[in-house]
Amino acid sequence: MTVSSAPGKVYLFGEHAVVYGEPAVPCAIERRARVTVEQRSDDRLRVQAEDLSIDGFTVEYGGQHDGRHDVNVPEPLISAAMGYVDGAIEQVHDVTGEDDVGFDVTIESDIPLGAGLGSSAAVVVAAIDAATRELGLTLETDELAERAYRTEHAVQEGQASRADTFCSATGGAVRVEGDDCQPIEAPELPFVIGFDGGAGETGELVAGVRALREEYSFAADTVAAIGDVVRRGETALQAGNLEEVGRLMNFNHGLLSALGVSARDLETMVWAARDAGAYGAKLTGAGGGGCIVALDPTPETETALRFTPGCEDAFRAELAEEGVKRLA
Ligand SMILES: Nc1ncnc2c1ncn2[C@@H]1O[C@H](COP(=O)(O)OP(=O)(O)O)[C@@H](O)[C@H]1O
Ligand SMILES: C[C@@](O)(CCOP(=O)(O)O)CC(=O)O
Ligand SMILES: [Mg+2]
Repeated sequence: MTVSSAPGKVYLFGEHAVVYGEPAVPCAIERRARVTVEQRSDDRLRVQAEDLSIDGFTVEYGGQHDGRHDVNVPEPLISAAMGYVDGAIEQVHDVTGEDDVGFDVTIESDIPLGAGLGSSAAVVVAAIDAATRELGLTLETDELAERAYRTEHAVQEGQASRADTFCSATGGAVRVEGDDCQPIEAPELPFVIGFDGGAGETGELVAGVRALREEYSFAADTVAAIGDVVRRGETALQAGNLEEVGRLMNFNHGLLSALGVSARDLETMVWAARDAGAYGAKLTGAGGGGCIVALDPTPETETALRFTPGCEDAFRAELAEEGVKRLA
């Protein structure tokens, strides 16, 4: 039995634009997905996802489409989850050359699903790491991140950046631009997260931005403007100037809004955070619903979010210095 965990993340700057080669700065947070893997004596894959719904569910299959599950979970949720786990195991088969081994996989996670905190990347990174180690191979972090990226790329139908997977594998604050991925130094960042209880479909939201970009040159300019905001944001980060970082987060949010990936609850939470005195606030990840991230060293933003209609949960998030953790 082998166990690995990997963290989720927030985007300080640059989601969506990073898909088109602009830089982005995601930061790993201490909310993790933990994946336990045990090799089977046959070639089947059995996946138990404890947190995928209130009840959790189990699915066992030999091929991609003969899934059997033991509780009543909507089919699209199951196929989405199986896409990531399937893809991760495919990478494991490929990198180890052992393509006929089966696994029992158990996923436990405290990262809300589809909420912009990178649950998919965390699950994929932890699954690839645990399953390769179960077969006696420990991947270097860069190789692990690359394999996880290929999985997300395939599931999101060719529309993914390396940002989430590199950040989850490496931990800390990182900078990603195309295939150039680097850890960066960052000052202490007082993250506060607001969660509306909902989710957005990453693939669909990315496709929406792509379509806008193709239709309107000013949408393409908006994506490029996000890149400019990120570059200024990096300078502010290096200087430890949180006021400027916050202002640029606000600007970044406005541009994401223009690209159609915000939502009413996200706007309400962003404004609640700003009114409470946060340095800045923006949606994080694909959008459409899910989470916002604000910077506030005082308790004001968290308290305000708790009383904001449409906000289901508000919490602080610590930077996760460590990416993948090998637990057993
Ligand atoms: N705990 C989990 N168990 C099984 N699958 C998970 C789990 N967490 C995330 N996933 C997979 O990741 C998908 C969500 O990924 P995505 O839409 O990219 O949103 P995000 O990465 O922002 O959470 C889920 O639909 C599911 O397929
Ligand atoms: C929108 C995007 O930039 C980030 C998606 O993040 P998340 O899966 O919503 O946590 C897509 C990507 O970078 O692959
Ligand atoms: Mg994701």
